[in-house]
Amino acid sequence: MIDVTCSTIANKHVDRVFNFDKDFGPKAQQRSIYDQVISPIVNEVLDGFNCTVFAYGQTGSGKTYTMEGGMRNKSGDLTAEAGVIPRAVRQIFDILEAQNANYSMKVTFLELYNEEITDLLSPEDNSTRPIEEKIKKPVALMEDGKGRVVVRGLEEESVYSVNEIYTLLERGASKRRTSETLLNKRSR
Ligand SMILES: Nc1ncnc2c1ncn2[C@@H]1O[C@H](COP(=O)(O)OP(=O)(O)OP(=O)(O)O)[C@@H](O)[C@H]1O
Repeated sequence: MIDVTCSTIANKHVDRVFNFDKDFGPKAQQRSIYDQVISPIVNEVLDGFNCTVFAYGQTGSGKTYTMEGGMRNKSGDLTAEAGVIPRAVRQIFDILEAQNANYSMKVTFLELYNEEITDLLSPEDNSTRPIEEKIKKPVALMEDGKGRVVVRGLEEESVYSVNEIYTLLERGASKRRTSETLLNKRSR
């Protein structure tokens, strides 16, 4: 556990202490962050708990790199740069396969930007229908009556392998409105 103390914020004297469970230096590798922080959370998911991993920070601070990184190389293996998402996907499949478990898996992928939700897996409408007909109803964020937050109308894709998820992630990432991903930069 580390403590960070801020004594002044915007020229005002404050004494605020923020606690962190762990910290990593600038040379920390994707793998060590994953093994120490994320892997235990993924194990909890497979034990039936609801878990969330999110990155928070100012623009350009490395959220996308940490979460996505390089997804995979040509042979489908994780690279040293692979971030949280591809590693988590791999861990989930490895464990389910090792258990010979019967499972079904669905993936959703959305972007919340300027208070607007975009479904990153919605199929492209390449038809010649008029644009007014093509405009989809916005996806809505709501509570389900049990206090859980749901996003109604999101495209759900069934997946059966790690590579299928990577393909969906690549498809969805290319539709994001926020900064380009490493993946796109590299594929140029
Ligand atoms: N740990 C790291 N090692 C090497 N390069 C990094 C690292 N973290 C970030 N970068 C590089 O810094 C740049 C900005 O990072 P990134 O796009 O992940 O930031 P971001 O927080 O997602 O930004 P935004 O909020 O604008 O989307 C990218 O070119 C990324 O490759």
